[in-house]
Amino acid sequence: MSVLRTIRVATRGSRLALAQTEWVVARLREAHPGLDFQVVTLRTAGDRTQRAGIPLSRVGGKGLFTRELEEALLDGRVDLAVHSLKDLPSDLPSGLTLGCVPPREDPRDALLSPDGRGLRDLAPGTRVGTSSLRRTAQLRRLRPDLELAPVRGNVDTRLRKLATGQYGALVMAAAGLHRLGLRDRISAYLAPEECLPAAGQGALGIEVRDGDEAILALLRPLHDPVTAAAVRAERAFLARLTEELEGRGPVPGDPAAGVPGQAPPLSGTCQVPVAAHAALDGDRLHLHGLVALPDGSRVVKAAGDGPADAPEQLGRAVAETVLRTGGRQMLRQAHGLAGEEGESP
Ligand SMILES: NCc1[nH]cc(CCC(=O)O)c1CC(=O)O
Repeated sequence: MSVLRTIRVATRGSRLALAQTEWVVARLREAHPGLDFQVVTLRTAGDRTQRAGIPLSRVGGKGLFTRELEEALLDGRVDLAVHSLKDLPSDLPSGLTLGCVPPREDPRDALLSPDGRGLRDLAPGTRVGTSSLRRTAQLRRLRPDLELAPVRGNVDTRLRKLATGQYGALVMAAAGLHRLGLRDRISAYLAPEECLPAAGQGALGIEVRDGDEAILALLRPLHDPVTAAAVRAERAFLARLTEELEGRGPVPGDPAAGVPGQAPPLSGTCQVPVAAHAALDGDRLHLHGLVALPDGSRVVKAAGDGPADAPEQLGRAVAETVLRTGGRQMLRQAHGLAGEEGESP
């Protein structure tokens, strides 16, 4: 690369987002010692509502943590945006693309409890803080005797709420804790069979302008094809379910289908627990997918495997199985419930 200019990298301002972005920028500086990288911190709608204390599961709307970064990309104010991949909706705005997917951190959810207990050892009635319907729905089935309560705020805020006894335990993404050097706070890891992670959990997504070849070339050394194959399958699963939720039919082979900004306000998977996790075994990709009702009263799971070089096909096939075996009906039901509760943004 001989572009002698400053590359601007957009991020949210949370401690985790900054740590993730610093990691990316350090790799970029290593790979391109002659270039200048500048971190640009932007505030997203998700950061504003966190302050207002609205439970995340009630905020709704896609791209809560990503839209302002995408606008900066489209305006040319920044050249790339670093996201937690799971916060990035499966249908990106036109003009933007996923430029690279770096190696994944631990995709599992983690349990934190002051005395180091695992999920099975928590006392009945323990108040467990989780920030997602996906975790709540799955934990309800494993331990119906626990009190599951929403918890808001960044990682430090949540840890303080645990330390002060507002919660008896927390469940959050292991990846965030690992990246913040807080690995020692984790009491137990939840196996994907117990609590299937969110699509893309533990992975970063670096979003760029479609066709910005200079930037795409810069990112190539950071790309991890194994992670990319797994998260493409997970996101294709999510994309197919999102289409269903939005009343769109399947769009074969086009995971980027969708019209940004035109989704009905109750759509999106914020209100519907959806989980997906894929892993590579040799040259085969294995995918597990799940849809649940928010109260955990029903869960539909499916699994499949396919060639690693066709992840979208696998994701859509597993989604079709979920839809066919009860998932379609559940999405409609959960969608209706969200509407009754007035969960629109
Ligand atoms: N906005 C929630 C969010 N987005 C990314 C992470 C952690 C990192 C990851 O899952 O990759 C978290 C916190 C959590 O789920 O506990």
